[in-house]
Amino acid sequence: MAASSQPARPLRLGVLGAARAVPTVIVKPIRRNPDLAAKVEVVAVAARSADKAAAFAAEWGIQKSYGSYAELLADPDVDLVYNSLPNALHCEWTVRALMAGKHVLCGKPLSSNAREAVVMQRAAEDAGKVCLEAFHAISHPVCKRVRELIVEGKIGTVERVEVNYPVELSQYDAKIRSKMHQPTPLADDYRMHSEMGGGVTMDLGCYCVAMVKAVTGEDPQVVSAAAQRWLGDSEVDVAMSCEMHLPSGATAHFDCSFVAGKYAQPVTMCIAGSNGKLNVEGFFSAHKANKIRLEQWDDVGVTSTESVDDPGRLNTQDSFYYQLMAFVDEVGCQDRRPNPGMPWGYTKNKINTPAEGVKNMAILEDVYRAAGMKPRWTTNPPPAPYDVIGRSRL
Ligand SMILES: NC(=O)C1=CN([C@@H]2O[C@H](COP(=O)(O)OP(=O)(O)OC[C@H]3O[C@@H](n4cnc5c(N)ncnc54)[C@H](OP(=O)(O)O)[C@@H]3O)[C@@H](O)[C@H]2O)C=CC1
Ligand SMILES: O=C1OC[C@@H](O)[C@H](O)[C@H]1O
Repeated sequence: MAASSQPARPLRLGVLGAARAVPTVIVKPIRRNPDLAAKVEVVAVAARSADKAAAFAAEWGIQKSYGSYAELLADPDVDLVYNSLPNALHCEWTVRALMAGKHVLCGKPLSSNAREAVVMQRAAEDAGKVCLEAFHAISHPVCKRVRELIVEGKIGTVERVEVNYPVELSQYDAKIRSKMHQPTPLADDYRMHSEMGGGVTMDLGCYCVAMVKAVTGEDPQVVSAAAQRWLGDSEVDVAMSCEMHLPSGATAHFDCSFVAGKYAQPVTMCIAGSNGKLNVEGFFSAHKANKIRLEQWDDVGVTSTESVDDPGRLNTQDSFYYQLMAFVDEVGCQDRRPNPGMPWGYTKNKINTPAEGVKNMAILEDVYRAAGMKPRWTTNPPPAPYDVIGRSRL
């Protein structure tokens, strides 16, 4: 009999951190989509305080809560982990989770720096477990469609990619995050602390790099960058502007900001080619509205627009839904393999694997260096043997 493509029961997911993003990234997509709920359920949450974890579990209907991350990892009834901790804790707790035999979906960016990403890749391979970087936006069909149009040659040869991700961080709690939390004062947000892996390049620039890679299929090289630093921590960038070069000869640019002001616009992406141009709107809320505008500069000149995946009021399949679907499907593929461990490859995910994460982190390091800043350093090394690379300590 052919092996079923569905797991017998839903995979059981535990969340590290009662973080503001968890309802949006994990709980609601599962609750709103029965096809996803048939594959994965949230069974546990861990926070540094048992009271906070219990309150979070009660509010979101999660069975178990733990007052430490280690306790959740020791739970044999947890198959998968979502790491929603600050960037500086991604490496340590993702490695610990992999060592505990869990598959991990890790918040983006994958780590504080490329060296950490290397050991995360190694830990995933040693454990024979999936480890994915949670770039939700590039999981959505809108991103895949843009790539398809480029591959089909609709704009000719890609010459220039521009991404703009401007937000006003001080308004996030009111606008975006879970209503259960008190607004976090800006200075308390981990994003504003360099030792926590903070900075806008880490938080939003990483998406811009991932988007450039996803639509072009190329690895950008940093040419120059300019940062606006935060007065409260001079190693935290609140705005970054970066010029890049692609191996094909095309160029790319991104701007990202935490201080875009009250009228911050949604993310935009523009790809210009030898024979046309693509303008993409709605990358980050594509289920509500998305628009790909294609201009072709042939003899006649054609302009067309399309929306992908039926955006609208009743569409519950947002980028977080697609991200989780890809994660559990990948876990299903790995678990069905007769010999997990080296050598193995990702079958469903090609763009948010640890190998890509290593490259992503190297690019982010280069952005900081080009802007005259320090790449994020390791403050929380993972346990042995993953605390060293070769002969040097992380
Ligand atoms: N905010 C958003 O809209 C989105 C965020 N994300 C991703 O989700 C992740 C979390 O972001 P967000 O929810 O906004 O962040 P939060 O600040 O709300 O959550 C971070 C969590 O980290 C834990 N933590 C452990 N140690 C520390 C420490 N020293 N300082 C601060 N926090 C600590 C806290 O857990 P504890 O509960 O144990 O106290 C807290 O819940 C990031 O990877 C982000 O990229 C993804 C998509 C959307
Ligand atoms: O998707 C996101 O939106 C807002 C950011 O600050 C957050 O970290 C990110 O992952």
